[in-house]
Amino acid sequence: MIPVRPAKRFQSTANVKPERLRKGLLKGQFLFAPDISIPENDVLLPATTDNEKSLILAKKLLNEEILSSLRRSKRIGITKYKSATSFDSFIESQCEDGIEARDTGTVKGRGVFTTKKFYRNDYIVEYAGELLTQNEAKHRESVYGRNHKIGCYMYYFKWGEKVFCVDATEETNRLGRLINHSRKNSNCQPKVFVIRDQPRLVLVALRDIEVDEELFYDYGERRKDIIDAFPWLNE
Ligand SMILES: C[S@@+](CC[C@H](N)C(=O)[O-])C[C@H]1O[C@@H](n2cnc3c(N)ncnc32)[C@H](O)[C@@H]1O
Repeated sequence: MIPVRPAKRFQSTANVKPERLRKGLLKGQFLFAPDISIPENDVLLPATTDNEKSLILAKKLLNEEILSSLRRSKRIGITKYKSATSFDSFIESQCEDGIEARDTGTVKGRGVFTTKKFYRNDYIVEYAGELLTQNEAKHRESVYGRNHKIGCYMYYFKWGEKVFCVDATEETNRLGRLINHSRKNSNCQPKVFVIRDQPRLVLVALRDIEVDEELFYDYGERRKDIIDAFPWLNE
């Protein structure tokens, strides 16, 4: 793995209308909530990966009180994929075979690239971090929001009737947290698997992926004001 550096933080918030932002925050869609359709029998998953910009925006627009009220590699085929238990060993062994972090040399900072071929519906990597309840995540947000040096790796998702968050903010050697966004050219997507009654987020190949491709998934942000402020979300 080569040395890599983190992405630059979000910049402009000028085009974001306060009312839209406030509404979005209070609805609980703090940021980048992927609108990913879930095949029947999958556990679920509209989720969030990155709330960094929202924190910046929120700091401008909301006071702390409001803010606080509110962050292998063996190929396995489709048949195996249909059984969630087939991913359990990958998840539990923290399998990250066939991928590595690289500096993209762009504003995106680090990204994750394949070093082997993946097939459609393959397990790629877990979006690993600390599982938080919504309230715990909100508290975490307010703490992180006070430090602009902290990047944003909070991934919100709905499981059953509740919202959870995987907080991957801490710099670890896990790679799921470094996968960048693409709406139009995503080649993987997050899904929830349950192990011992705990939801785990896994990135699964949307199509066959060749060696040396960068991995992308759709962060799912669709709010116009946010996309206007961060146009790369539309790419
Ligand atoms: C979950 S992190 C991904 C890893 C990150 N690139 C890094 O170096 O740590 C999400 C951040 O990466 C950057 N990013 C992700 N996808 C991007 C894209 N398509 N264009 C520009 N920046 C992107 C943004 O700064 C975003 O806040």
